[in-house]
Amino acid sequence: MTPLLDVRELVVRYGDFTAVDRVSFPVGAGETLALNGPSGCGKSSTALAVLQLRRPDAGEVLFEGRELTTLTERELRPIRPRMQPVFQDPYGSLSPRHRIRDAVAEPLKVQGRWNDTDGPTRVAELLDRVGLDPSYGDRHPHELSGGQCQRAGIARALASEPRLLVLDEPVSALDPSVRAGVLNLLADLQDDLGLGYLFICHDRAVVRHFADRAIEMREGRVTSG
Ligand SMILES: Nc1ncnc2c1ncn2[C@@H]1O[C@H](COP(=O)(O)OP(=O)(O)OP(=O)(O)O)[C@@H](O)[C@H]1O
Repeated sequence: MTPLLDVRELVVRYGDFTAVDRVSFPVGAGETLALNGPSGCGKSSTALAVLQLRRPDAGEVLFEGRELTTLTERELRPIRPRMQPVFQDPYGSLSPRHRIRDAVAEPLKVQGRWNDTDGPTRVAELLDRVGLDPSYGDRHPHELSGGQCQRAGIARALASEPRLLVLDEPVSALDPSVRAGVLNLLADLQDDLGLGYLFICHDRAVVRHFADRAIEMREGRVTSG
């Protein structure tokens, strides 16, 4: 069966420096693949290249069987909603000026899936789905805790109806007491929706607990997995 995501011989360079050196891995639907390794080994560069937020210098990224690296921005536009990032800084992915409700509604509006009758209900459902009372929609990001804000960011990602989440250290900035709650939420969402996760994490204990498979990177290369 075709994997949801198939990364082949991915290369990312910054000038003469090769940050990601021929990295390959598949991620299946409903599967969590962890990318583990020390700071600076190329995990985030891999994530950005998978998402085509930084175009790779070589290699292929097949998503739902389609090779993305050769597509134009215009061709990528309908594909982008299906692969959503969740970053480490829960506040960074939400505009400080917008209410949570508007942040979650934005993808629906941008993708032409908003109408004034069903839209607000959908936003409330998404907030509820991530364990936030829909009344939190009235708040701004700074009025939420880090864990609540990360949940709101996940609700916003889900609004796009993704198949793949690229989770770049999604719980590393959170208080240890709320990490398990966010990881449990991600596990539930995966069970319910069959999402594939590329899960970037430097913490081996979290990787062991959360991931189906893990690959280890060092200095841009995959060293095990
Ligand atoms: N925009 C950039 N320009 C130049 N070098 C970069 C850039 N982004 C990353 N690097 C370098 O590429 C290497 C890989 O960085 P990357 O952020 O991908 O690693 P990482 O494993 O995600 O690290 P961390 O866990 O600290 O985020 C590092 O040596 C980093 O300094």
